[in-house]
Amino acid sequence: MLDASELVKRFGPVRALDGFDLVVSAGEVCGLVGHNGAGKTTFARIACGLDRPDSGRVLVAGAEAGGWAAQSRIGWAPQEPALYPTATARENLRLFGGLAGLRRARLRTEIAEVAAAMGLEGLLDRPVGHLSGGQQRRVQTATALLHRPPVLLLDEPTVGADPETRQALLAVVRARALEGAAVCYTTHYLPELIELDATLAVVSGGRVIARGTRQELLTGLPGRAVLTFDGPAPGGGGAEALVIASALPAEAAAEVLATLGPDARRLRGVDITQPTLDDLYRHIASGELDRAA
Ligand SMILES: Nc1ncnc2c1ncn2[C@@H]1O[C@H](COP(=O)(O)OP(=O)(O)OP(=O)(O)O)[C@@H](O)[C@H]1O
Repeated sequence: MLDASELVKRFGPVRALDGFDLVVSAGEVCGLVGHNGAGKTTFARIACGLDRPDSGRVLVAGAEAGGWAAQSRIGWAPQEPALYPTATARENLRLFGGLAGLRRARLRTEIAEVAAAMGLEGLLDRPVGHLSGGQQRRVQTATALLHRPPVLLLDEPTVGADPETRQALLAVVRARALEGAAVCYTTHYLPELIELDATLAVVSGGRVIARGTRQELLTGLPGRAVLTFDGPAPGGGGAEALVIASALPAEAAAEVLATLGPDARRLRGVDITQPTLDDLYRHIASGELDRAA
């Protein structure tokens, strides 16, 4: 659905992309992660047709990036809001929807649906320049979703979002993937990708250096679940806490909880420590991950 191959992009002496390959399938959420300056935004700009690569190509639902067909098949929410500040949120959505080819009743319906899904209803008639940073970001994300494109590129859409908004946004992303969209989701926050059931693509030095499922890439990372009990923990050798070391600690804890039986009544707390993206980068840098892209 989204297919980038051998992308190279230089800015003077900087090789922002240096042999960047990435395929994201229909229905997949791919977490695009990497340090600042790794090349994620440069890739997104090329996929959206805002920049041209020096070499290589991107196909967006079969169409060459940069052309009109590709542009109508992709929705991009950049990091920095790019909206008209004096126009209202609704006017911005009408404009972006119109540019994507939506008209009249369909445009109204899509604006109403996306506004409801993202909790924007109360903000629609306020000038975007009067909205908070988090609210503006939400409007920006809505512009990417409006025309239901088969490919979505979302660049850190939850930055500045309150917990409720964050949950709403993740729900919309999940729903769009279930409907068949290929979603490329940039974040510096690993738990979000776990919630989205995303695959991972780790970008470094302008290329994808590791690509796979969470299971493939996270195995071996430090994470833990601590289950505390009233009295001795089952199988805990007399201690009141059962400590499970796992790269996917929530899943590991759920497995143990399902086997507790009557001991479940003595459970007092579950504390999950998820591995971070920094743990993943260190893991890759140390060469422990043998599955490279
Ligand atoms: N227009 C430009 N002119 C010069 N250098 C640029 C330009 N755009 C990007 N770069 C450089 O290309 C490299 C990749 O930048 P890019 O913005 O793609 O990284 P990123 O992974 O999106 O980073 P972040 O996580 O900070 O958003 C960086 O070294 C950056 O300084």
